[in-house]
Amino acid sequence: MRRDEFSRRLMSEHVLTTNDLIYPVFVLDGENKTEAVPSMPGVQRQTIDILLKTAAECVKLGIPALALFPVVGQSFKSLDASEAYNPEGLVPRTIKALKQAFPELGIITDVALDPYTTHGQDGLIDDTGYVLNDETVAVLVKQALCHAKAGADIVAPSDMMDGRIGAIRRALESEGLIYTKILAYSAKYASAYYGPFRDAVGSSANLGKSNKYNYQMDPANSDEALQEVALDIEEGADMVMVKPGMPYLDIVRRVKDTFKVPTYAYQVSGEYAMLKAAAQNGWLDEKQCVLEAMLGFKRAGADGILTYYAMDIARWLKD
Ligand SMILES: NCC(=O)CCC(=O)O
Ligand SMILES: [Mg+2]
Repeated sequence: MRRDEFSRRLMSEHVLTTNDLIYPVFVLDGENKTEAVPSMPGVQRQTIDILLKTAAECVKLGIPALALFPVVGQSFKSLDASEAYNPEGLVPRTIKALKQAFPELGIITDVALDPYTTHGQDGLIDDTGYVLNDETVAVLVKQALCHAKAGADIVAPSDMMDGRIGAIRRALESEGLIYTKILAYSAKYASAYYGPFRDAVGSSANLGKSNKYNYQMDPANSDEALQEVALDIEEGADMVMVKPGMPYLDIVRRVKDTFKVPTYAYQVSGEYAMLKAAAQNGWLDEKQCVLEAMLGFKRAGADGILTYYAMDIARWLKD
């Protein structure tokens, strides 16, 4: 069966299409400015006007959705993260500009406080630095409402607090925001593969030597991921996510087999950086390896993949 191309094609089980891609982007305040992210070659922080050009290209390529991540200036960070729900903030302005120009392009926003806290944690903290669950959830609800009111199609809580999906769902319902979808970062592991992302959004310096072990998941755990996903579905998530991607494909498979709900995986910044570095050194064939990694996600059961390679992949698939 493997001898001929036609029979290889006949027995091929999985196929990657542009419909599977979500493109994460870093948004910068200001005008006509881009900044390279040194640990993520090829990735740029972009001001809204430049991002509109990128979005136009994504629409042309057929990419279904963008995920927005703001780069927030130091002067907008605080202990109470109040900039997270400022209706005039960078994220609501970006959502409005994108939805106005490209109503058909899905816009996903990150719901978490790390871009807005002076300490770089995803939530509000007590005197010992411990993240306070319920106090944080109250702020996340305001942030999610702010994004939904600005026109976000999907709000994506990535903070890992308990009970935030239910609280956000109830708040959306009571405000009449009945079409806003929730993509829950349900099984988000406390991973070192997020390093380059923290450079990109400028939170690594604020985070310093502290970590997120007391709310993100232990990489040693697998059953716990099912419990987290079950809770989020019960609370009203429309879509669930496993993050990071490639080291956690077993989790993607278990989640998909168990719950059979729309399941996404995030090929995170560290995975991108590894592939990019090897490609730049001539050690790996970039296109072949990236496409192979994507098929791995599909084989594991992912319905879609968040990847910094989304535009490259969409172009490769067109060729
Ligand atoms: N909420 C987004 C992240 O925490 C990190 C993603 C990445 O490392 O690419
Ligand atoms: Mg949870």
